[in-house]
Amino acid sequence: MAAYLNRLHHISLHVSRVGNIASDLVSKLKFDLFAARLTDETRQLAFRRGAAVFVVNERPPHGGGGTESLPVTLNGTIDPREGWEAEEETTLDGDTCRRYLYGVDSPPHSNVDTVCNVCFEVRDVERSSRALRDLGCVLLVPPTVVRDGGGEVTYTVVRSIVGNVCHTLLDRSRYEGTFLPGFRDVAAQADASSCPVTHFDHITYACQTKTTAQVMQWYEKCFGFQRFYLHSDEEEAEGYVLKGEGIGLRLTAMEYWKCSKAGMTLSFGGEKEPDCKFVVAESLPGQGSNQINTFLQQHGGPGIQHIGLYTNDIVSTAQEMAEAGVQFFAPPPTYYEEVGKRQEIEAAGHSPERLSRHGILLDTDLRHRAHDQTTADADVRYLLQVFTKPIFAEDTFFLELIERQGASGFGEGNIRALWRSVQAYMEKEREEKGPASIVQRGRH
Ligand SMILES: O=C(O)C(=O)Cc1ccc(O)cc1
Ligand SMILES: [Fe+2]
Repeated sequence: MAAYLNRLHHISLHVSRVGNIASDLVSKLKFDLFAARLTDETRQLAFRRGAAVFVVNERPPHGGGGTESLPVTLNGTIDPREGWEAEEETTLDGDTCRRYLYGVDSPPHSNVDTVCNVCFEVRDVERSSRALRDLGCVLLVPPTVVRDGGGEVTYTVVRSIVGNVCHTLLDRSRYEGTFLPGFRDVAAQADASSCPVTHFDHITYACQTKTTAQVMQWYEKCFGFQRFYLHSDEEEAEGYVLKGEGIGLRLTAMEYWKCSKAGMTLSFGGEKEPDCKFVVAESLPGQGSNQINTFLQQHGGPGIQHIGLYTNDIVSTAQEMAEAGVQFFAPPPTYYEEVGKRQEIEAAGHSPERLSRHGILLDTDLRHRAHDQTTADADVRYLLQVFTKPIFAEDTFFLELIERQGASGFGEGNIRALWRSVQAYMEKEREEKGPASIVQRGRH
């Protein structure tokens, strides 16, 4: 393995206008804006909820600076930090300053809004960068040091094998500021939400058919990722395959090298931070328009299709977000009436009516039922999920809320229900607005 990852640091988005997504993240999705870097050329804003951090980077219109002003509330709260020096950036081999700190100037497929950088903390940036280069990886930014009054951070950016995805690897062990050098603190909002989202649970890539094996090998070789079995029916070579009744999907998952868990960062309320898994999703051959193929087409290639946000209480989170205007997919109403579903939901201590109000799906993990006595309530392990509609103008990236009660993979019932809701949504859009409309439609 080339690079030893300590933890996931943040995920970044590249968008044409930071204002839309910034206000959605704050007012609808209950993230807090906590750091910002505003220059003549670009705007970078950092938002967090628990350990989940998003950085939104604004793409300047064809090389010029942005003209649109930020929502006033964001502008007004940036703390000027008396005496805080401006950032200073030097690459270890003497390169120039770049527009986006900790990212790349023009990620491939840069004409659509996209989520394209998963940034990790590593122990040794130079060594990791050298080892990745020796493996033939494309380094988009050589090891670079950024300093301000809070100390210094070294980073490098490597291109992933998946579409437009990049990984920034950084070492912030010599930095004492809130976020990263170059970012200023933004004062906390008084009416901060108590939304119980705690961390990123998983990141799902949409990939081309028959490319999963290559993707898995790349992550294993470069970062020591290991296979994670999503389901008891999963075959090693095949992954978790769902087919029939209109679905044709292959899912394969991985997680970072186990030793990273023994380590270093205890930043999650003093406890070891839970891992974020990576899921590779591809369409089975011969499929028509579906969730994966639509992503590939509208995104302009493979990339991050969705991110699962972990919450301790999905019902209250979905309720708060729905009230704030987040649109969730709802399964067909018959879902909650299917044979055994009501009993399954009630056995897990939930109310079918409350779950159906927000389109929350529940899947029980039957694997452990018969023999596992290790949990207090040994026989019910389940997970709850709900999916937002796409958050950009295209039918590409969406978010998911997930609450796990002992179940670590994904449930077939939930995936099928999601697939059917998305299929119905895409068909309805096509009927209402004609085939070209999905691409041209404005944001929600
Ligand atoms: O179920 C989940 O949350 C997953 O992440 C699996 C998945 C991946 C891709 C899809 O298009 C649908 C489901
Ligand atoms: Fe997911």
